[in-house]
Amino acid sequence: MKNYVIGLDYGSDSVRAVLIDTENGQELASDVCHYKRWKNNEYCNPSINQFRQHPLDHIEGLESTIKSVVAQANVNPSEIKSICIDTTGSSPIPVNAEGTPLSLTKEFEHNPNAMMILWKDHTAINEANEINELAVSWGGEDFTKYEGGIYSSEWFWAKILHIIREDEAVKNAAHSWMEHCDYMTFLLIDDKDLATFKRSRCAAGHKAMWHEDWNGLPPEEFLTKLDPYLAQLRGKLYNETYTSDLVAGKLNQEWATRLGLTTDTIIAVGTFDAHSGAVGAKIDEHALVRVMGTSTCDIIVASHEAVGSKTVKGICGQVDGSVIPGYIGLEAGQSAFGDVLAWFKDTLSWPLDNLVYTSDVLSAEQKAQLKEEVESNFIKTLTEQAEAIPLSESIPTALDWVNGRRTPDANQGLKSAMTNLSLGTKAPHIFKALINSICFGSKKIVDRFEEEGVRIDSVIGIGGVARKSPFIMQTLANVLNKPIKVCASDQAPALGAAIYAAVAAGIYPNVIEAAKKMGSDFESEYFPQADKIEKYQELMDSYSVLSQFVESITK
Ligand SMILES: Nc1ncnc2c1ncn2[C@@H]1O[C@H](COP(=O)(O)OP(=O)(O)O)[C@@H](O)[C@H]1O
Ligand SMILES: O=C(CO)[C@@H](O)[C@@H](O)COP(=O)(O)O
Repeated sequence: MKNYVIGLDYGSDSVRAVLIDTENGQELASDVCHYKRWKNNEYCNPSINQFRQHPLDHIEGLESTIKSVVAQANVNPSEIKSICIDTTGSSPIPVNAEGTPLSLTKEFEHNPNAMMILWKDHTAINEANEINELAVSWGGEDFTKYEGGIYSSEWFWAKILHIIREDEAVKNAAHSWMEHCDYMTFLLIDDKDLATFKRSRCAAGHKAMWHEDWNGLPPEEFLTKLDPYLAQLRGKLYNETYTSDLVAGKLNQEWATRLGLTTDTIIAVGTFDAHSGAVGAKIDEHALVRVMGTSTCDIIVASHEAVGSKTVKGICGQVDGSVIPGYIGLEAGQSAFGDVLAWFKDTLSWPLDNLVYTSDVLSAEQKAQLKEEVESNFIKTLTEQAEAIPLSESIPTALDWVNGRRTPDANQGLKSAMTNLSLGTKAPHIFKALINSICFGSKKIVDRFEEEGVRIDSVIGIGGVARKSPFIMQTLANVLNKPIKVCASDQAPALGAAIYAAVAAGIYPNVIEAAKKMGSDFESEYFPQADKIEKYQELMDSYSVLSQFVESITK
């Protein structure tokens, strides 16, 4: 009898499932599903940084990817021992007393406020500021202290506060709120009691100010000063939280039937993508795992002895067990990484979208062909031409803050800027400047960890950009002046989720042992190029000057 597990990873644009052999971590099958409504830009308004996702996108993706991997691998359903789900976060969803998202009910089916508020939605900037002001002025404990000392508009309480102020109907109908990783887990399990449901430690600790020091979530006394609704909500949330090596429940009959699995399948407690990604990449003490995709998440694990009572300023948090149970997981990151380049590509695509693809000169078939060719060569050609520009040539200085700054020192109100443009500046120069900016933003994070006494001996890259762009990885190695190993797995977060699933099913005694056997190897390593380090340091100095200036003029 074989033991297989499934890891399900919800990213910003798509969900991926992997079916893994627990004996050696071999991937027997994988599948991806892009969110249909999201792809059509439904329920979003980028001009005000509103990014909402309909839970139907997630449910359809769950069903199609899991069914696909089970069919591809052609294994006996009883051999699929467990499933673990990771998602983005903080991505909260308002739910009714049954734990059903409001947007799955008729009244709210098209209301973006009743949907999942994606991590990169920054509509709650004012509410985050309010939380920060109260945290230091209310006369009690500063509950932001284990979340870097600054609460972000990307996180749980700020988002809820924003929605309930904006939408009375959602406020009245929402019995509770769930992180995306918790909701997807709750959907699958048999025990439907929201009050006892095992919520994710990772989500609660990094995004909802949950901490053992104050026995759970911030107290009602604090929350009521923000809004009495939050104090009431607290009573319907949770006190205890659970790490992802633990069992949340067993697969319920409805989903066992829909997926073709058995009700003996164990469902592990949910987690965030970056944290499971670090496990998939076999994170170790003093290693920094960077998940480089749309955004970045930078994950470190440290022992309790190493961290002691230290709180690291300006990061996204330090939480006991958020990556490996028994260790403190530290998280930082950039709100936009690949997204900076995606923004530039979109901007450059304006004449194509508005003049070329709409023109009558080309037939529908020619347009489709052209579109396909442009899509597959766009970033590739820009990258080749940017790489060919010598470092001695003048290029712009850019900031990576097109979606604000997540860390160090969250400030989602910051915007990007660019200097040093001339008539000689062409698209590849700007592209190179943007690549520099995302690498300089990364260096600021590494510097902050080191300034705060967190040792980083090695860097591991995972995610789309790490595997697809050798130029970005080489630039990053030069900027950080550290070697960077790239994880071989295409699906490190899903693999990490599969590792948690294997521990929850009792196949391995703990996450470290399971990761040793099942974790990904490395496929390449980038080393700093000695002749380029100094020049990148000079460019980094210009980045620092520009960032200080922009920050000083941002209200
Ligand atoms: N060759 C490339 N060079 C630079 N950026 C890329 C390249 N390919 C993809 N990207 C960027 O990677 C991001 C997607 O990363 P990925 O890890 O696949 O997804 P996600 O962040 O949703 O998990 C997008 O922002 C895209 O612009
Ligand atoms: O912030 C977190 C985790 O804390 C991520 O979920 C968020 O950056 C989303 O990452 P991806 O876009 O899926 O790479």
